[in-house]
Amino acid sequence: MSFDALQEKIRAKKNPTVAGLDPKPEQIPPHILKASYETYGETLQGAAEAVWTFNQGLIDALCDVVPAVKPQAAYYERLGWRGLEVMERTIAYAREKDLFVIADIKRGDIGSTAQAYADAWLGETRVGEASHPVFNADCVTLNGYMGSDTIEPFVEACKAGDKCLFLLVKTSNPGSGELQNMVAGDRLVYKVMGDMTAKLGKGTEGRYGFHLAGAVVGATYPSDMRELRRRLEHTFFLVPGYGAQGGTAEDVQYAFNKYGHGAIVNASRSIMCAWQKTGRDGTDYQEAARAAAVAMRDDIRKYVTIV
Ligand SMILES: O=c1ccn([C@@H]2O[C@H](COP(=O)(O)O)[C@@H](O)[C@H]2O)c(=O)[nH]1
Repeated sequence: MSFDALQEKIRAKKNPTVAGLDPKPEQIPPHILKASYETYGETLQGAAEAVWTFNQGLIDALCDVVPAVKPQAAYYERLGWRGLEVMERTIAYAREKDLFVIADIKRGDIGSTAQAYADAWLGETRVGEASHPVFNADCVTLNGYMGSDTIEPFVEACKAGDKCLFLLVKTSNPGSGELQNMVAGDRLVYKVMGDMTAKLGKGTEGRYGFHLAGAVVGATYPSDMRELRRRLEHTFFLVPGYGAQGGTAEDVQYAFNKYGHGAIVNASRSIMCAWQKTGRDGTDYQEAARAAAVAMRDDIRKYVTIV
């Protein structure tokens, strides 16, 4: 699905936020872990199946509140092939519930390898005479710092499947400025990457005016975000860093255009682990996650009006 489809979902729910699905076993409520370990043992499989149960519960609780989810591949990879299988199931389940799925994979490699990643995450893998969708996400995050040729296979996959992507432009982490805020000729490096993103997407603008290449812009650097919004009129922003990393609703308002369009704000731990803050045993983790997602939506709506 393209950014048009994402923007429609955001408008329908009046909620420009995405719930991150980054589950570590220690963040899963004890009753889920216990049941899974009883069936599969304290094994990678036991942990992976607990993640699957947890994710289904989160998706069920959140699917009428948020327009999108963002599973981060690292949390699935660390459980081996069983974890990746759970990521595949999670993507399919979220799509069945009409959620837009951003696979946070942050890949980037030479063109031939990038093509293989694009087949896996957005397109199809050819086996003999037939082609098979694999992870089948709506959108991926990519690291474009190896150059635009490493992104082009993903751009083609997006065009073929009406999908979209986000390139890391100005990231939310404390060290992001070490490279991204260096001066490169007449521009800062993150602006060079922002301009590259716009060039890769040019000509694919949809009815809301956004092309298929979006930008990751951290909530933790609001003044850089403001400059990027002014510079990249047609670029959709994915904004991580709200909540657990300290970004606020006031900070993220700069990611949106005058119609309140063009950005989606992520929160992972603050929604997923909300049950740990209640002082209860986690059996009501769905209610806790939902309440955190509603609170985030209402917080951002104080600063952003979506037309
Ligand atoms: O600049 C970036 C790019 C990606 N992320 C990812 O977003 C979430 C943030 O999780 P929280 O728990 O809400 O802090 C996580 O998946 C990161 O890998 C980012 O934080 N910053």
